[in-house]
Amino acid sequence: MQKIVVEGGVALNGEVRISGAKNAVLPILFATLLADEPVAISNVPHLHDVVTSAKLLAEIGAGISIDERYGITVDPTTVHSQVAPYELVRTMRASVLVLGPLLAKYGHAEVSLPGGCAIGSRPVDLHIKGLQALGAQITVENGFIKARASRLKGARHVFEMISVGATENVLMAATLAEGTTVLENAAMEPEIVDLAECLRAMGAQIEGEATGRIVIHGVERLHGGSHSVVPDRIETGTFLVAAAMTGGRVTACRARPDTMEAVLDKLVEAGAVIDCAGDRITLDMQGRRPKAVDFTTAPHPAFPTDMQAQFMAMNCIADGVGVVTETIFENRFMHVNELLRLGADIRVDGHMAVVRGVERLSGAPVMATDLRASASLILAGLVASGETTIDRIYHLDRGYENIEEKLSGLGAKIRRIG
Ligand SMILES: CC(=O)N[C@H]1[C@@H](OP(=O)(O)OP(=O)(O)OC[C@H]2O[C@@H](n3ccc(=O)[nH]c3=O)[C@H](O)[C@@H]2O)O[C@H](CO)[C@@H](O)[C@@H]1O
Ligand SMILES: C=C(OP(=O)(O)O)C(=O)O
Repeated sequence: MQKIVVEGGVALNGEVRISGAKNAVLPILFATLLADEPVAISNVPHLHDVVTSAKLLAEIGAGISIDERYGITVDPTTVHSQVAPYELVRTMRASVLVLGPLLAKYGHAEVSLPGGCAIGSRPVDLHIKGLQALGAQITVENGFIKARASRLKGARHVFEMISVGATENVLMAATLAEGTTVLENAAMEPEIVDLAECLRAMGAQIEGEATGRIVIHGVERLHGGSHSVVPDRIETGTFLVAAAMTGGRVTACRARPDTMEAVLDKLVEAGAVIDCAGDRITLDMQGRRPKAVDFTTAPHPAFPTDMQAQFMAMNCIADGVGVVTETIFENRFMHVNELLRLGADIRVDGHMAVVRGVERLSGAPVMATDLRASASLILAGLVASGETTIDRIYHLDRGYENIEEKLSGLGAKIRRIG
């Protein structure tokens, strides 16, 4: 099994090009199923989850073509199955996002229940309730969500709590419903906005996607189109934290500063000098040690759960004590035990972790437990003395494109072995 070896102690310096966002491209790939002509997606990151999505689309009959720049064109006209099997859904939770598009387009769909994962239980009841509000008949049996509707009907639906995935599934389904749908208490993550932009390029009529109240006027059909995926705010944040932790100066190019204000504010609070110019974000730590920051994860525009582990790593070597509160997932502190192995001082109490910054971490073998936990261990390795070897890095390949090449380009001593 492959591992990543990091040798700590180098201040990162230089420019890094940000890839398209994993959490935007996956729903967008499934949204192409709604069209009745091919849809071309560009700025697609090379990620394991993208490969899994393409496999799922191919499995149900969609045509997939990939150009030399990794742009993906999906031809949905050849789809012949409306069943998403367990083997594919199991490896990638985002597969549940085929439910809304298949149901809206074909009037029926069967999608395996995704189940939980390392970071929490991750139910789909809000997806189901939202689709039921549009008139779908849904049963859950033999581990599958089975949905039917002759044609979905627009309705007003209030989500009980904010859910990114449920908002995406119901938004996609509503584009082909009869009449108008109003989604209240909807998620407003930049990835939702990007999905709405792609759907509009296919002819959907959507308003308010950045406001928490989305209005969708259903249309008879969606046509082909093209869309470029929004830059990955979590990848951007991860590189900026790497610069902050190592006391370096890094420019993230082809980024979207307007999608990550809460993260940039916390980096400034940690003592970074940040300059945003167009699609470039430069973080200059001027050799300083970061100051510890308190933060609470919550839906956008608040601090994102997908940056919690990376900021926890920063607090581990920061000056002072930082209190981290995780409100989205009940088990997203799995990196704590591994950070402790590197010499961190962290005390977990329920949803809170109190991190007391130490002067130095020391390298050790550690194990990645999930995607962002893997990133936090690399970050910790960048500032630990000696070598840190990170095992189970397949999690990392789900969500970061060429992370070791990109970090090496900034001067980090990092390599993949095995
Ligand atoms: C609001 C939020 O930050 N969502 C994050 C969540 O999206 P993802 O779409 O995976 O999860 P949701 O946004 O749906 O989950 C938000 C919360 O709602 C609960 N829930 C969700 C669906 C449902 O049917 N029933 C239910 O109870 C979840 O358990 C969770 O506590 O994980 C992604 C991957 O880390 C992140 O990119 C998203 O930013
Ligand atoms: C946990 C994540 O993704 P997923 O929802 O695909 O597991 C993530 O992007 O941090």
